[in-house]
Amino acid sequence: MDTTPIAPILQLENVTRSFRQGEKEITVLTGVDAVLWPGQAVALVGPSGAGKSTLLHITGLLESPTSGRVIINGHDCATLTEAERTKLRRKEIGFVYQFHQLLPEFSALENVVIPQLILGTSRKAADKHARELLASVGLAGRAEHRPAELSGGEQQRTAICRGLANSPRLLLADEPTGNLDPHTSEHVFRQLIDVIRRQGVAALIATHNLELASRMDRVLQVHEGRLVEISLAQTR
Ligand SMILES: Nc1ncnc2c1ncn2[C@@H]1O[C@H](COP(=O)(O)OP(=O)(O)OP(=O)(O)O)[C@@H](O)[C@H]1O
Repeated sequence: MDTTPIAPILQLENVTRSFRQGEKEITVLTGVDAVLWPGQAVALVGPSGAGKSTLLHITGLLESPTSGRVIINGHDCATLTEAERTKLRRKEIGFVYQFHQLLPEFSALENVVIPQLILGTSRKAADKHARELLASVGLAGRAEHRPAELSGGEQQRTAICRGLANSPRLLLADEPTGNLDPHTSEHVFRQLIDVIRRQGVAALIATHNLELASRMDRVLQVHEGRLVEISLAQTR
């Protein structure tokens, strides 16, 4: 039996974030604590303006917290140089956005290959991995198509593959099915959860859709600048 203890992928410790708005300083996050484990899909919910995107940006090392610690895969991000943070972000973190932001002049395959080339993977290995990822979300036959030749759901599944291209430990998603019709949203959501489980990544997924949130492993709500673990199961 493997007795290796499972290590958390993400730890947030008393994270705060304030913004200056004119003369005023507003504090959006007042003390966020959270731990995410491998293979967990965690919903991030809360009303508009609560601070979900701010928290995703901080967790994705796109901005710094005002105070507190962000620890990814055991690395305390405040102790890293800018170059080390960039490397950690590219290697360990994948992003999926509401508007997929695929490169329009490249095929679905190339969109999934490019992040791997940036990290130094050979073209051949990157191609193979991209084709496997696309096949895993039912897009084997669409690999050579450009985004404009794909449906909204196909584009979003391509974006999920791009987010997973470098086999990140942590996947951050901001309303990943937000711009899709209900049927397509359901299909993309299932593929997303399936691929998270299979790849053993930890995923933090901001959503306004409480039905989808209730089907994830955990639900974290931003409430008065902190994260509260809630259960949506009874309301289903
Ligand atoms: N760069 C910034 N400068 C000043 N204020 C900001 C900045 N970024 C975010 N805010 C403020 O922080 C608050 C939280 O914004 P955020 O986008 O994180 O909310 P959200 O929960 O993601 O909302 P939504 O669900 O509408 O996307 C808002 O009041 C917003 O105006």
